[in-house]
Amino acid sequence: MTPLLETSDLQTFYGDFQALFGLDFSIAEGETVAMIGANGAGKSTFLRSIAGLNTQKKGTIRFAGEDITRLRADLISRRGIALVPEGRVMFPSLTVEENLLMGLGTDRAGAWTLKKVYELFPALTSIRHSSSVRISGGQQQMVAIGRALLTNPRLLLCDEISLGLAPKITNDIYACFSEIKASGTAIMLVEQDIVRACQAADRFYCLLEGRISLTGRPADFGIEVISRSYFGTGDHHGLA
Ligand SMILES: Nc1ncnc2c1ncn2[C@@H]1O[C@H](COP(=O)(O)OP(=O)(O)OP(=O)(O)O)[C@@H](O)[C@H]1O
Repeated sequence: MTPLLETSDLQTFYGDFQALFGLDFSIAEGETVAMIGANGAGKSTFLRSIAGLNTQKKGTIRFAGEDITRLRADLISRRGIALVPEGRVMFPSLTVEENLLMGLGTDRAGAWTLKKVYELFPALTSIRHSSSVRISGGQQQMVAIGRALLTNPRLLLCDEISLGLAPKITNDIYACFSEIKASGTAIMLVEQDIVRACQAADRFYCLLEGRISLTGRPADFGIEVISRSYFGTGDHHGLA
């Protein structure tokens, strides 16, 4: 199957500092893939590189057959890649609904409408006119996901959804991924929480100091082997 997104030998830099070293990654249409790794492993850098926000890079990024390595971030968004950034990032002077409507900036048609987002996250309905900074962290995360969905992405990039949220709230938010997946959207989950990521994903990549240390299907390895790879204390299996 042709991948929806594929990176070949992706290297990303911050000035002289190299953060990513030759990453080969792929995700198919409708697939859910997790990128797990400890603090500083390079997960956010990887997402930002795909979204066109990190421009100091080498290698190739292809999306739906097109080389998007050098494409501007706004054009990448128009192609159908949406980023839910780490820390949620609200427009503080806007209400919940106005924040959601910012997602309508692209003119991509698709299944996701404001009504559908409220159906996915009913908790947002009663606070739609509230200030987006007066709501809980979990509600802000729902707004951030909903805003990204309103661009009708083919690929949704989620950066550490669970960060700073109580487990119960995180469970509620993770529950939405089956519905998003059912809509046909491919999902890439960046996570520090190995168990949660492996439960949600069809496949995973483990990132260690800017390199892929393990990849495959969670069930083929088990949490113990994946954890060793995550912390850099195990053999490197499953690499292409
Ligand atoms: N703007 C920047 N300038 C210089 N170095 C950076 C910058 N952003 C990230 N880095 C470095 O790049 C490496 C990867 O960082 P990145 O934020 O991608 O990791 P991460 O896996 O997402 O970590 P976290 O879970 O803490 O967000 C780290 O060594 C980090 O210090």
